[in-house]
Amino acid sequence: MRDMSKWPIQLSDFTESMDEYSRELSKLFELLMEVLSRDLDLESENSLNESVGGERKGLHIRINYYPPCPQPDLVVGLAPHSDPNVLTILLHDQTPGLQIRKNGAWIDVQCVPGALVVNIADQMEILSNGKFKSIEHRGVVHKDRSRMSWAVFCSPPRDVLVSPKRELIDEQHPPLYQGASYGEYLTKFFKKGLEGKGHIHDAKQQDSLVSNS
Ligand SMILES: O=C(O)CCC(=O)C(=O)O
Ligand SMILES: [Fe+2]
Repeated sequence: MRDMSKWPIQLSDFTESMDEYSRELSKLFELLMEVLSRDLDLESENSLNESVGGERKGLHIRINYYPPCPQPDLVVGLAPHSDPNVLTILLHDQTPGLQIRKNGAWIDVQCVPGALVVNIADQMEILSNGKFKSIEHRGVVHKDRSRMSWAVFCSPPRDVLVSPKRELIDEQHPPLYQGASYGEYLTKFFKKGLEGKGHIHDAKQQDSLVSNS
């Protein structure tokens, strides 16, 4: 689902570029989902694509602009969070600012010209029953340079129920997450706002929290 009808006709070059970019990212997303399906040993390589609505999947872009700030330590650029969707494909300029949290420490994501950054997001953690973990990340500001990032969120449609893939569940591997429609998950996400990995934590089955919190 790439609804180009909402884009401005006055900025036709921009709209055309976005149309082409989103078409290419849609293909890349499908390919990544095939690779991840194989990695999970799912029966079909279309398995994950089917779980997120196939052709009905959504691509939404957020363009972030971080102005320079002389006292970057006193400012929150974008608060720590994991993304609520399935995968996020991100392009950023040459000013550092994206950080991921690994073992409690914040690590800079390198700016490699022409490279895309792919983040695992919450619905992928749920579908894979925790085998892939969504990544907590934040945006920090730079003391004398501005920064831009273009984040494309690949998502199921709101009516699609997302729960751990049945093939990954057996007696040794009970479902760790409750199923919910993506719409329900998103409503809770926006109600509470950005809060680290709090949302995916709330989606965990209560009895799995003792061993998997
Ligand atoms: O600016 C960045 O690199 C991160 C953007 C981001 O995490 C988001 O828009 O959700
Ligand atoms: Fe994000």
